[in-house]
Amino acid sequence: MSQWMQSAGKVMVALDYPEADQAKALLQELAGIPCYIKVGMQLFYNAGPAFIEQLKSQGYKVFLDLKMHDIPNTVKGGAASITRLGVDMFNVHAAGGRQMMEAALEGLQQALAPNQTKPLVIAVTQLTSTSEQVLNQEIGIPGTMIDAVVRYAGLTKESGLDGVVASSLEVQHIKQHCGPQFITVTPGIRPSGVAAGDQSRVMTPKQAMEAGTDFIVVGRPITGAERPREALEHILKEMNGE
Ligand SMILES: O=C(O)c1cc(=O)[nH]c(=O)n1[C@@H]1O[C@H](COP(=O)(O)O)[C@@H](O)[C@H]1O
Repeated sequence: MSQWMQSAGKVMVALDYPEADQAKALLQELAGIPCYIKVGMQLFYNAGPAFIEQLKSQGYKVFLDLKMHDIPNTVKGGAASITRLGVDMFNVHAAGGRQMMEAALEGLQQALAPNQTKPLVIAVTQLTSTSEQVLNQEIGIPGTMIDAVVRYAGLTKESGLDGVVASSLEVQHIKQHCGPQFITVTPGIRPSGVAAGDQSRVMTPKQAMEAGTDFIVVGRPITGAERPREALEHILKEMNGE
């Protein structure tokens, strides 16, 4: 596989649109670049399971990002329903605790069809929009962001999940603590010259690759670009050190 194709498989394009037609137009524009596709709450709450089915029938790898955070019984049911959609990855909030994360895995196992590949389940540590100051002063968790993220990552691993969502700034610490196989998915990606917007903990695609992340999540630097395909190609070049 070419280096370019390998890099494309590490990019999760966030389809943060209100309408399925807008998302489909972007997919059309990016056709032939084998990226992972992330569907979040904005699109899913509108376009629903039918849109996920379409993506899967077209052969896309799909991360359904609904960030479940509820009592264990509810998350178990949610995980079962998501598993039946046939997605490749979904997520919960690590702040829900061990029992909740284990319940997500139970729901998954109950719903998994005989020949179905098990979806990866990951947990959000601290949102990449959260700064250390907000963590300490608003949320009231003392200490450094790295300590908080590593603690959530450890709990996620103990609960049997496959990995975490964090910022690329924390990847090396997470891998040290949880091992190299523990997956890191990192949003908060901003190529140089692109506005951070509401993201606090950001890195460029190149920095994220150097930090050793498994997947980068990229939304507005692609969806908000005048020429999205060029923006993605630029990111892939950067990832390959070109
Ligand atoms: O779970 C996520 O995907 C997620 C977690 C997180 O901590 N931060 C974060 O930005 N995300 C998602 O990643 C995407 C980032 O989008 P951009 O900031 O536009 O690149 C959005 O779809 C967010 O919902």
